[in-house]
Formats: sequence, structure tokens, C-alpha cells
Amino acid sequence: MKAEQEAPPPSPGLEGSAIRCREVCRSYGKLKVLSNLNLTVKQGYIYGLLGPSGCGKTTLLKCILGTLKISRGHISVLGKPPAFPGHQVPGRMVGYMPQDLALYNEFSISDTLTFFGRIHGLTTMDTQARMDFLVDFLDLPHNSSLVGKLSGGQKRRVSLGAALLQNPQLLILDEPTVGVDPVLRAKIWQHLVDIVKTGKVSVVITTHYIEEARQANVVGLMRNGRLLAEGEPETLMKQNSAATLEKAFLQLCETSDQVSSKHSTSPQGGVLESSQSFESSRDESQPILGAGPGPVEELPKYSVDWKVRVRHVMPKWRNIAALIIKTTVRMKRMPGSLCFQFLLPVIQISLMCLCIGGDPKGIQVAVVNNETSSSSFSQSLLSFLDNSSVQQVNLSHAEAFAGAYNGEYWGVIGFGKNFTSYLTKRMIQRQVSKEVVDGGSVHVWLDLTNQQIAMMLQKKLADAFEDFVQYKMGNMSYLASFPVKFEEPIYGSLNSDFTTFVTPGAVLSITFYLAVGLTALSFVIERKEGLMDRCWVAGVSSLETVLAHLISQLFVISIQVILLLLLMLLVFKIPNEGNLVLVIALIVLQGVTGISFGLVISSSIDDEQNANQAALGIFYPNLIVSGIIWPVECIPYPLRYISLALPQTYASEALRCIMYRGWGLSRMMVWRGFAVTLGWNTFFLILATVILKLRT
Ligand SMILES: Nc1ncnc2c1ncn2[C@@H]1O[C@H](COP(=O)(O)OP(=O)(O)OP(=O)(O)O)[C@@H](O)[C@H]1O
Repeated sequence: MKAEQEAPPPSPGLEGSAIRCREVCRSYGKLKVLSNLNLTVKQGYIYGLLGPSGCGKTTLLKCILGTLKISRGHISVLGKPPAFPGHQVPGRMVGYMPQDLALYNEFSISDTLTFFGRIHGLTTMDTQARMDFLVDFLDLPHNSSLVGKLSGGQKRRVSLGAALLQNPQLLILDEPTVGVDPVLRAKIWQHLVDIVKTGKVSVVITTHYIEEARQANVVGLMRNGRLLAEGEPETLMKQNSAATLEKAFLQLCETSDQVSSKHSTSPQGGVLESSQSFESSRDESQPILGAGPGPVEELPKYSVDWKVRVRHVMPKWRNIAALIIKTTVRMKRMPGSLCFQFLLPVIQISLMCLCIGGDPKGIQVAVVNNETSSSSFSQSLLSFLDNSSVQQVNLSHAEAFAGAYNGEYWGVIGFGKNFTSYLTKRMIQRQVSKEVVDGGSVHVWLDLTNQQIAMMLQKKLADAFEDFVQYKMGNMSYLASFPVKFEEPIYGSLNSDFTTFVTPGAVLSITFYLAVGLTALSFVIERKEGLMDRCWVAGVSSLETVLAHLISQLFVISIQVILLLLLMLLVFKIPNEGNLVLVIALIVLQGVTGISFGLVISSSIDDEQNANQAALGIFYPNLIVSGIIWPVECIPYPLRYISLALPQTYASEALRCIMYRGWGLSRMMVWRGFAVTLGWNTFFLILATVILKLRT
């Protein structure tokens, strides 16, 4: 820990300056926010960065911290460029209080400071000592108070506490005194003045209360992405003959406006574009007042040992552990959300097993039986029809058809008046007339608008006829029964239904989509609230963020999978002939695919609505094309190739093979499912890490 606290020696030429910005440019799309900005913050100084709203102060601070990349120029912070391998900026050398609160609402004050303490590698005792000091100094409520329940001003003070926690060498405070009462504001400034006196700490502070910046050693007045003036507050006031810093600032703005309008008017009297005037007039990257960058200086060259480079890239378990503990604490504080995560898949699979794939029940069918005798074959045959599925309603010919046309009955079953005698003749005579064949047949008119119901009626009638023939003819039944015999199935059971087919794919799909949704949302919200930036400045890398999320979500997925399997196998009696470990492994890996895909969405999309739309948008197409609800073999060819490349097509097939055929990893159809899943996991994780890295 000691070693980490020591700052690396500054590069030659940078001694004495904590921050050095040279010709810094930064744009958002076409909006040029920083234009050739030069700024120096001396070691042991408080630098007050002042300027109107939107002039680029926050952007500059983010560039200094390395959370935003500069388009042009050079920045060095405590001797090296931000995010240089082995440098602790971002890291424990810098304390950052962002303009947004960037705090976890479910955390207590103590959780918040402990979390940042862990990331900075402070011992429990050090963190506790600092916490006691900060709670007292910042006049915070008891440290067990939840951040979400604090007032706006109290939250800002907690945020400031988190920035001061590790006694950093550089403090970057973006409007720390907003919403803070004057007494505490004075106390905070006094603290800053005290800590810089040691000469080891430097502070950059932005504020809207211009007068409070008089306590800074140097103030920089920013306007339109440039530094208008830089110097000691008293000097600036004197040079502008102003009694207050605010008046001096107004004076400087007016002077700047006059200079700009003078130069933006062409000799012919036309008005030039402001950018042209900027290029053609005085070098506005230099402050009107102040020392400026001095003579052109050679940029220092930085080199780094390959071992340091490797250590810089490698994830730190300390950070991963801190992030996992953070997620666990947040989960504990949100029991409703946790229950939702655990119960939703259980509810979904229960609904699926209860509502999809079973035999339709209570289907009304009209029966027109022209035979009257109770011992007739027609009565006997109808008695074999499965009563739970088919409800027979005896009607006249006219009533039956009228009812079927009205949608009251799903079909009409008709028997002629000589059905018994004609059927007997059909069975025992070698040659019979067409009339006998016709009269000895069961006539069925079906409503085929619902294929599942129609198929069930056809099957139930065929089963009833087979049972009837067996009953009437015993050993001689072969004369009348259908001459195709379905033997014991090679795999599966004769009673297997659509539920059996659809369940493995549905389980994978449920696990995948829950993981996508939860991951995509949590990351997008964290980034939007500035939490990701804050963690990054504290020294957490994109890879560590991804790994920590993966590990904590794995815990959630494991519980989800256990609950799903218990329900599926024990309650709904879905068969499993295979190795349960393989079943669990494949489902968990598909959950990881969901997490990694969620990471890709959240790393590339900035707001919840778009992230939700992306997650929902792929849900249905993927479900349909992955062969989860209907066999892949039915998909037309060009689309089938796409289907086979999707993360869940081969995986669903593999899970069916494990569960219903009892196959192991030696079978191609099984290992292919695992291989495709692992391939997608790797691809998504790399993609998410790269996008996160490129966007910071
Ligand atoms: N992510 C972004 N995408 C596009 N434009 C942005 C983004 N962030 C900031 N800007 C724009 O850049 C300009 C400078 O913003 P910045 O937040 O740096 O100003 P500021 O001086 O800190 O303002 P304030 O004092 O109100 O916080 C503004 O015009 C703002 O609209």
C-alpha cells in the first residue's frame, strides 16, 4: 500500500506543475468546446476555474482526468499524461468530485466511503479514521444514513467526502459548494487552503460563486472554451480596476467581446465568422492577462517498462472485489428487485409449462348419430373417445352444422343409420360395394382454423378407433387396424408433447433475456448518473467493471437456474436423461451470453429508453429464428444459415440432446452447442470491453 501512495517522479521539465495543458482541443461532434487551451496549475496551489455555464469547464476537467479524450494537444497531470500505464491518475493520486452527485442511493454514507476506500486500497482502520474525520468536518448525519434519503446539500457533502477520502495529491472539484450553507462553505475553503499549505496537494475547483474563488491562489477565467485571463485574484482585480472578482470578470468579458467584434469586422465592413477572426486576430489561446505558457516548450517523452504496461492492463482483484461487494450491498438493500430477479424466471417457466404444449381440454364436438341402438358400434366407438379433451354434443344433422358454422363446435362427427352392419361387412367380407364402404365409415367435418385443436381431434378419433377395433375384434383386430405400428421410441416417450420440445429452448431464452435486460439497464443507469466515470477516476478499469458485473450476475443466474430446474424437473416432470451438470453448465453459460450481450448494448447506448428498445427489439426475432418455438428445419434456407449462427440455436439443440437423449460432450450436437455459446460469450465480452474503452 505504501508503494502505491508514492507518486512517480515527474517527467523532466514538469517539476513544479501539477497540471499542464497545452493547445488542448476537444469537440463533441461539430461543437468545438475547447480551443487550443493552455493552462498550468502549480504544485501546492488552489486553482479556481471560473466561467459562464457551458463554457467548457467540466469538459476540461474530464480531459484532465482522462475520462474524455482530447482531440488535439497535450495534458500532463502529476508528471504524466492521464491514464498513462502505471500512473495513478486515474487512481488514488487524484480525488474527484463530479458535478453530478454520482453516488449510490442504496448505500449508506459509511458504505460509500468504505467502497471508495477499498478501491484506493485503504485499510479498514485508515478508512474508519478518515470517515470519522469527514463526517465531523463536513457536518454529515450519522454514517449509517442512506444516501438516497439525504438532502441535496448533504449528498453533495458526501460526494466531497468521497473525493477527499484518500488524501489525494490532486483534488478536482466540480462545483463542490453548490447547496452548501455559507458557514460550511467557508470551512471547506479553509480546509482546502490548509491542505495545499503542505505544498504536496494541489486543487482545481470550479464554482459559480465567483467571490469565493478569491481564496484561490490563481484563478482562470474561461469563456467559449478558451482561457480569457489567468492570475492571482488580487492582481486580476487590480489590473481591471475592479473592487470584486466578479466585476473584474465582467470587465474582462466586455474587453474580450470588443476585441472579437473589432477583429470579426472585415476591412470592407463585412462580418467574418468568429472562427476566422479567431485564426486571423490575436492568438486567443493566450490569456488576455497572465503569464501564458511562456516560450514554446518541447513535449517530454514518456517511456514505460513492459512489466508496468502488463500490470496496468491486468485486472486488480481488489477493485473487482470492491465492485462485487458494492453489487451485493445494493442487492441486499433492494429486496424487491432481488425477489423479482429470482422469481420472474420461475413464473415464466411455470406459465409456459402450464399454458403451452398441453392437449386442448373441453373441445365441443357435435355428434350426429343416426343409429339408435345402445349396442351399436357407433356408441361403442364414441365411448373410447377421450372425454376430457372432447365433449360430445348429440344433435340433429341441421343443428350440428348450424352450430359448427356458428363457431360453437370444432367439428361434426357423423354415423349413418347402418354404420354397425356396414362396418361389420367391411371387416369380414372380401369385397364390398362403395355404399357399404361409405356407410361403414365415420364421417368427420372439422373446423381447421385452429390447427392444434384440429390435429388433436384427428388424433383422438384415430386412437378411439384403434381401441374400439381392439375391443371388438381382439386377436383379429389386425384385419381393421392401421397397418403401421409405432414401436417403443428410440428416444423420448410416446406421450411427449410440444411442452417437451419447447422447454429447453425456453429455459435458455428466459435466462438469456433476463440477463440482457438487467445488465443493459444497470450499466446505462450507472453511466448516466456519472457512477462509472467516478469509479474510473478512482482507478477502476473497464475490464474490472465487466468482470465484477459478470461474477455478481453469475451468482444471480445460478440461483435462477437452480429454481428453474427444480420446478421443471420436479413439478412439471420434464424428463432429463442426461448429466445434470451439463444441463446446468449450458444454462449458466447462456446466462453469461445474456450478460455479455447486455454489456454490449449498455456500452454502446447512453439512455435507458434506447437500451430497452434494443433489448426488446432483438427478443422476438431471436426467439423465432433460433428454433425455440418451432423447428429450425421449417425455416427457409437463406434465413436458416442466420438461424444457425445465432447464440441459442445450437445451444437449444444441445440442451434437448442432453436432456432427452442423454448425450454427453462427446457428441457433436452437444459440444457444438457449448462451443457456439462460449464463442459468443468471448466475442460479446471483448466487444463490450473495447467499446467501453473507446468511449472513455
Ligand atoms: N456529452 C456531450 N455531448 C455533446 N455536447 C456536450 C456534452 N457534454 C457537454 N456538451 C456541451 O459542451 C459545452 C460545454 O459543456 P460543459 O459541461 O463543459 O460546460 P460547463 O462550463 O461545465 O458548464 P456548467 O458550468 O453549466 O457546468 C456545452 O455547450 C454542452 O452543451
